[in-house]
Amino acid sequence: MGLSASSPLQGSPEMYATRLPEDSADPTKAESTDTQGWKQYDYIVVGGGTAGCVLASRLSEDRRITVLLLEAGRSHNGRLVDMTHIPIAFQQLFKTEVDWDFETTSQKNVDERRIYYPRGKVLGGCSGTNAGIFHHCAPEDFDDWEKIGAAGWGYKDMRPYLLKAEKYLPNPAFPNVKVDNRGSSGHIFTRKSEDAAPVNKVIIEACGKLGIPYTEDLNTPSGTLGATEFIGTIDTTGKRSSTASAYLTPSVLARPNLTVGINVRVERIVFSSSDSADTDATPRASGVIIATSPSSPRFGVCVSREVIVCAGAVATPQLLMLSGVGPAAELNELGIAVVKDLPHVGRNLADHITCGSLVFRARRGPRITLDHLAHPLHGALALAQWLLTGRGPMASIAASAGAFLRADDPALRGAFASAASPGVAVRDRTSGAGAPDIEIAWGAAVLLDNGLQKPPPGCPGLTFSAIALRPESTGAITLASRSVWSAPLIDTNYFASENDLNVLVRGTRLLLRLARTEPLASLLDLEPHPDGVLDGEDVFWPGSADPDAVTDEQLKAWIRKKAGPVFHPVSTARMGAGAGDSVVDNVLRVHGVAGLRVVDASVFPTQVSGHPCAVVVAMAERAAELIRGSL
Ligand SMILES: Cc1cc2nc3c(=O)[nH]c(=O)nc-3n(C[C@H](O)[C@H](O)[C@H](O)COP(=O)(O)OP(=O)(O)OC[C@H]3O[C@@H](n4cnc5c(N)ncnc54)[C@H](O)[C@@H]3O)c2cc1C
Repeated sequence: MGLSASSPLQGSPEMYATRLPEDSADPTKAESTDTQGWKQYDYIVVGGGTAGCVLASRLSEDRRITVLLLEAGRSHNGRLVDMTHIPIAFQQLFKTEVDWDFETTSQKNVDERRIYYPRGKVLGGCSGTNAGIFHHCAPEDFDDWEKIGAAGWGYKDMRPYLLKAEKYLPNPAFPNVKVDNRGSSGHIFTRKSEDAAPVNKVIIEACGKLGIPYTEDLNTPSGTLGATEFIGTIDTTGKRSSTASAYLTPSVLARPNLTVGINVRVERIVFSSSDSADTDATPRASGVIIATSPSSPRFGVCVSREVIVCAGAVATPQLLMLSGVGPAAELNELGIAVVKDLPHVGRNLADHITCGSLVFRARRGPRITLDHLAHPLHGALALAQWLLTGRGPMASIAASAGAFLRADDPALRGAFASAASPGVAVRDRTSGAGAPDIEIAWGAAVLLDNGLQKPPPGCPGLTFSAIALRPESTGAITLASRSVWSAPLIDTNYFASENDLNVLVRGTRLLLRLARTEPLASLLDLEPHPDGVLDGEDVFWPGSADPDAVTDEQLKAWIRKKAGPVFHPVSTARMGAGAGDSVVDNVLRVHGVAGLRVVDASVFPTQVSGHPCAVVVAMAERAAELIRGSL
């Protein structure tokens, strides 16, 4: 697969797996595959993404055990200029070879749209393609997990692993980030960038005037409320720090007991046949079947200890179901032999949702945005600066600042209010009194449709969005077919609860007020102009709308048209007490199946109130200790 003989990454399964006869991919035979003679490992980690790289690295620290890590995407390394390394460039990775490029089913509450749904397909997974915001989320999120039955996953348990994962690079420009609150010897590099957009400071000052206080570090036991310049996952050379670059270093990849297969898909997990006289015998995961394309030969590998599924919140439930672990009725309908009836596989899909891109036009005058980077010459110069010095705009994350707040904060009542409408009611869905239910984030450029639509020429601006952090609506992942080579059905069920829409109406109103608050207001041109119209639509509306004239109904209609995911799906194989409400137990073993664990965002008991990547890494760090028996 284009890898040199000396590469520690294996492109051909011939090197590490056993070739199988032709009919071995048949999912109707899921319950009884004979793995005798297959190449064997102690652990097979399925999915070399955010969690998978952490686990493979940590488990293979013990040289007596063998680990096979299998990733569907390519290596994170090996190109002269790899876009996945450029912190600001995450939207340039959309719909490329490192993206699964999924879409949701038609969503009835957002104008029947099918919404683009990116997931990372590369060693490092989404940590190699995401926006790079490093966030502990709210301490109450974890205490909430513990309260609902996920014993051992409270804040006091998770914080040591959040710190263990991180190597914070102090920045003298941010003296109030207390290094005691940051990890100092972990693998993931984190930092506040010197190169973040200067306009952040202006916006943060306006936030303060509106009633959102500044906080220098959102990742502490004091909680996550306030406005800040984010800590990003950026290393000492200005490159993205993914779990692949951080945990699969050349010396880790050189371990003789770690094998990493890339460009290979796990088609299904196989189970040792149960004793036919005992129909209640617990099935045991005994290996996996893999292939490099739908039509290529199949290979098998078997396992002496565990298969650990780390394929992420979309692909993990898909793979479990394809392997016969899931809701029996649905599996029967597709003719998949049921290994274990687990009704919650694929259920409880929780995702954050944004109001869409709220764009404000910048006034003519000194440059405050980064729109000029879209020009080939400016882009090339910034790229050259990044390559030569590791500095400049490319070395910053794209959404480099934001704020976390509560929709019921009395200090923000004025910001949420309008003379045009009586205002929407919202229920408190936060995880605790100090936790947020709204995030606002921004980028210093005009970004339409996640950067997939070209902005109007010559109209620089700032793009904001409000994010509902605690949606009530949940959806499901189900199978479209019985092949891993076709995408599963992703039904996010957005706005099934009106409360989620109402939270976003408040968030959008707050942004309209923020744009009219000094010192930000003086930088923006909030008048409508004909050159901002694209395909018959004014891209600067409702940014240009008077907050005291635009009604809640108008904002709701706009949100339904523009709302989209923040790419944080979780809970599709969630942790809980039993099969009646969950998929894995509190040490992440699949209920009623031996030798099978899940470690990734799909096991979150509920959604977190922030960006989940650091939480996934911390969870994988803790899981590695659980699996090794050192906890
Ligand atoms: C565009 C985007 C921006 C984001 N921004 C942020 C952010 O700024 N901060 C933040 O905290 N979070 C962010 N997130 C979310 C965060 O990155 C994810 O929640 C987290 O990384 C998920 O980790 P995971 O281990 O659950 O799954 P993943 O990282 O998705 O790993 C799953 C891996 O499994 C592989 N795989 C899937 N199926 C198979 C198969 N059958 N066989 C073999 N391999 C398979 C995939 O290719 C992938 O590498 C973002 C996500 C996206 C997509």
